[in-house]
Amino acid sequence: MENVLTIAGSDSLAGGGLQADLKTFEEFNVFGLSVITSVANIFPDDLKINVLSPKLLHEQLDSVTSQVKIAACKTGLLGSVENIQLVAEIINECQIPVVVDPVLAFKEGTSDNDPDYLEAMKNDLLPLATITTPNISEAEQLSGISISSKEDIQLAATKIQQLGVLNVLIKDGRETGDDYLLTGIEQHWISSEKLISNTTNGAGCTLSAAITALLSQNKTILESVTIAKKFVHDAIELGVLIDTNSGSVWQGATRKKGNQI
Ligand SMILES: Nc1ncnc2c1ncn2[C@@H]1O[C@H](COP(=O)(O)OP(=O)(O)O)[C@@H](O)[C@H]1O
Ligand SMILES: Cc1ncc(COP(=O)(O)O)c(C=O)c1O
Repeated sequence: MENVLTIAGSDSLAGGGLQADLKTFEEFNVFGLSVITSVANIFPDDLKINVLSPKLLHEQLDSVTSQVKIAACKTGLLGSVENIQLVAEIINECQIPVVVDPVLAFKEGTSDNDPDYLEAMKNDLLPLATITTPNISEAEQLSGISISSKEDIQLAATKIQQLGVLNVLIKDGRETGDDYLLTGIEQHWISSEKLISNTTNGAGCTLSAAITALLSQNKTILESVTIAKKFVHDAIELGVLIDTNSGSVWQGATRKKGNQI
């Protein structure tokens, strides 16, 4: 069984964050490990993020990488420029697939990104990624392009690719059902029916975690994204409501529906 690592923040509501990643890894029959970067606490009208120190982050990374052979890894919320740089340093030493979910824009509210954080994400981490998975707002920030059409999405993906990451997945499923994948020079629209649903917290984390698990099992980028998208679709469909307006995806949905992964 492959060992797969998430380096991400904690979401105590377990919609997104490393809790979503670990639940996803379990469904894909890989052994999930986690390194925690921050603690996010979500309230109906507020989002509080407490970032762990680089020292604590380093200790966890050291513990994992010195003892376990990791087959693939994903990054989520990293929380500070120092944490991005430290993660980049460690990842640079490992020759494994790396999925970077940039986590610059939350559905639950904005995490106030300072420009240095964005620059570190662009310059230090993205060039080391096998694939990155921005949502529309994150794609706008990374590419500098304001997106209002499918052509804008394609252009933004090319700009992000120019930062040094070969494979770019821009998620537009919330609006259209369709995500755009640029792999080298090939492009694909990965489509699914758009769900009218409030149970979408954690959809992005779950998608990138599923891609990570599949890459660890030697699936191609296109196969991984296609399978992961179906998995997330099920997870939104059978998600759990927290209140009348919002809720979380449920990673057990594909299993419950009896669908094949
Ligand atoms: N309402 C929806 N119907 C169908 N798919 C969706 C819906 N909302 C999100 N998705 C899909 O879930 C995945 C995560 O997208 P999204 O929720 O936009 O990311 P993020 O959590 O990073 O903001 C993507 O594959 C996207 O297409
Ligand atoms: C720690 C953490 N990371 C990432 C996310 C992003 O979640 P999503 O998959 O909805 O984009 C969240 C959202 O709750 C979070 O708390």
